[in-house]
Amino acid sequence: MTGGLAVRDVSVRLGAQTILDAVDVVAEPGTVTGLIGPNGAGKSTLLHTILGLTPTEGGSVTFEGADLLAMPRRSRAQIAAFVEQSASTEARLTAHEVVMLGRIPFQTVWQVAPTPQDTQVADAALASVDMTSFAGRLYHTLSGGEQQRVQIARALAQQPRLLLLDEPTSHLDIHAQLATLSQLRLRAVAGTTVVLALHDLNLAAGFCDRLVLLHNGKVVATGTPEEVLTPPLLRSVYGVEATVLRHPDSGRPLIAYDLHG
Ligand SMILES: Nc1ncnc2c1ncn2[C@@H]1O[C@H](COP(=O)(O)OP(=O)(O)OP(=O)(O)O)[C@@H](O)[C@H]1O
Repeated sequence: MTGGLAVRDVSVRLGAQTILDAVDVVAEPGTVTGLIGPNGAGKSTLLHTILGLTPTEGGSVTFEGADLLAMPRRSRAQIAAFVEQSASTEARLTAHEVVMLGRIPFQTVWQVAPTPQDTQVADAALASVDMTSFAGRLYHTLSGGEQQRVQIARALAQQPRLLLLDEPTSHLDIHAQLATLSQLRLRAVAGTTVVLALHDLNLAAGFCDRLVLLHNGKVVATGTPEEVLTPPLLRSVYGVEATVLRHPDSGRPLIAYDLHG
C-alpha cells in the first residue's frame, strides 16, 4: 500500500488499438517520477488516464488510498494538478489571471472575488517560475516558453498533493529547464508526489528519483535512473547506441549517445 499514487493493471484501448497494456506505476510522496519512452509510447495517455480524462478497461488509480477515477472532478482538482503538453486559451486573460485559474477548485460558487490568500498563492507561484514581471501581460502574447512557465505556475497555485506534468520543459531554454526541474524537486521535497513525462533522458536521470520506461503501451522497466538507463534498454526501446557515464558531481547516469549510430 502506497501513500502516494498507485496505478494498477490499467489498460486503455481506442478502437482496435491497445494504447496502454496492464500498466502498473507507483509514485511515492516526496519523490519525482519520470515517465520516459519513445513517441507514441503512451506517456500522455497514462497521465490523462490518471486524471480520469481517458476511460480505462479495468484496473485502478488511487492516491493516498482514495479512488481517483471515482472522485468528483472538483475533489480530484483539490488533490491533483496537471500541466498539459501545450495549453492555449481563447479567452483574453493575463498571465496572472491564468495562474488564478489554479485557485478555482478551492473557491465557493458564491465567492465574487479571489481571497487575499488566493492572490498571495498565485503571486508566489508566478515568482517561483520567474514570471512576476509578466503578470499583467496577455497570455496569448507570451512566447511558447513563457506560456509553459505560466501553466506550471497555474498548477503550482493549485497547491496539489499530486502534480502531473506532460513534457513541462519542451519549450524552455536550458536555464529555464534546470530552474523548472529544480522547482519541481523542491515541491517534491515538501511532500508533493510529482510525476512528469520527459524526453530528455539526461534531465530525467538528473532530476528523477525513479523512472518508468514505456514502450508500445507497456511498462518495460521501472526503477532508479541507474537501473533503467542501461545501454541494452536504450538500444531495444529507442534503437540508439549509447555509453552510460557518471555525472562528475551527482554520480547519476549521464548518457553519451553514439552520434554515428
Ligand atoms: N484519440 C486517439 N485516437 C487514436 N489513437 C490515439 C489517440 N490518442 C492517442 N493515440 C495513440 O496512442 C499512442 C500513445 O499516444 P501518447 O500521446 O500517449 O504517446 P506519448 O508517449 O505521449 O508520445 P509523445 O512522446 O509523442 O508525446 C500513439 O500511438 C497515439 O497515436
